[in-house]
Amino acid sequence: MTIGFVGAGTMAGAIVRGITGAGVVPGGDVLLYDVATDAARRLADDVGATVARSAEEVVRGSDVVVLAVKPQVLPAVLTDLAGAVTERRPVLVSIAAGITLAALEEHLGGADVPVVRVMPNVNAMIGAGMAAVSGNAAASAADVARVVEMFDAVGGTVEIAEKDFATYTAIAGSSPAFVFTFVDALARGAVRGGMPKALATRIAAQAVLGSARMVLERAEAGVSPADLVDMVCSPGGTTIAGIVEMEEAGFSPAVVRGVQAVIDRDRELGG
Ligand SMILES: NC(=O)C1=CN([C@@H]2O[C@H](COP(=O)(O)OP(=O)(O)OC[C@H]3O[C@@H](n4cnc5c(N)ncnc54)[C@H](OP(=O)(O)O)[C@@H]3O)[C@@H](O)[C@H]2O)C=CC1
Ligand SMILES: O=C(O)[C@@H]1CCC=N1
Repeated sequence: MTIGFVGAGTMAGAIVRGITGAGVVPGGDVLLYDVATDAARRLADDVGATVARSAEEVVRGSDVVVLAVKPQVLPAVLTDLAGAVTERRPVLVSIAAGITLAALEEHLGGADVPVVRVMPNVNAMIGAGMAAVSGNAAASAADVARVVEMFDAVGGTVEIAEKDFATYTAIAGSSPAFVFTFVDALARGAVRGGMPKALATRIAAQAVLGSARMVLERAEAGVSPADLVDMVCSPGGTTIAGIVEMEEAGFSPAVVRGVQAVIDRDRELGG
């Protein structure tokens, strides 16, 4: 199986390194094209992949083609590739925010080809990603399974209804940036308290990692995140003082509004 990438930036780099590192395909079976030729060359050299001269060459030489360009350029890229896609019929994978399966099919001129929409996240870079997957009517169970195998190699996957993609993007595609912001804010608080930033960042990140594991592991016993908050808040103690201050500043509503803003922007990008 040859896997091609159109766009060789942040996400393509994470996926290519993950799938070659996990042995889904050897680097020699990966074909890359990017208008930024240096980006494609660096990534190809890292994993032993081949740089194609055009996106069309990627399509003609690949069984699976991952479209890893920004949503704003994807429609034009697809329109240019429609002829080659119709002839070669690879499994097309789009990781672009906002662009629906129906829009992808339309940009391909209505071609009846297998298309799988995926929303990965940046944590794929360290094999800890979380990707949503949804196939169009032309994608067989085997096509979708192939794509799931690729993204499982860089973390986990979940098959969801396409209508939930915008929401998923908020809580798993974009949310790493929210969490990074939270860790940075915790560390700034520690700096204010007199601790060096690098040490504080390491401590805060470890606390977030452990807390995420608590949520996942205790959920199996029916314990919710709110129950866990109560577990930490000693009556008259330090944590409840911090929680009250943060909620007065609008912490939870700010997060809910952030999630809604992602959902709205995702729908805007989809036109
Ligand atoms: N970053 C993230 O955390 C996530 C991103 N995504 C999605 O992944 C996609 C890629 O994002 P990301 O990797 O961050 O973006 P990057 O900008 O890092 O990578 C995109 C690459 O595509 C290149 N490019 C632009 N136009 C073309 C073209 N016509 N043909 C080939 N290559 C082209 C860009 O070059 P140049 O810079 O010169 O324009 C760039 O090198 C987006 O659609 C985004 O929605 C999904 C989930 C998470
Ligand atoms: O910010 C973005 O649009 C992309 C999609 C999800 C994460 N990054």
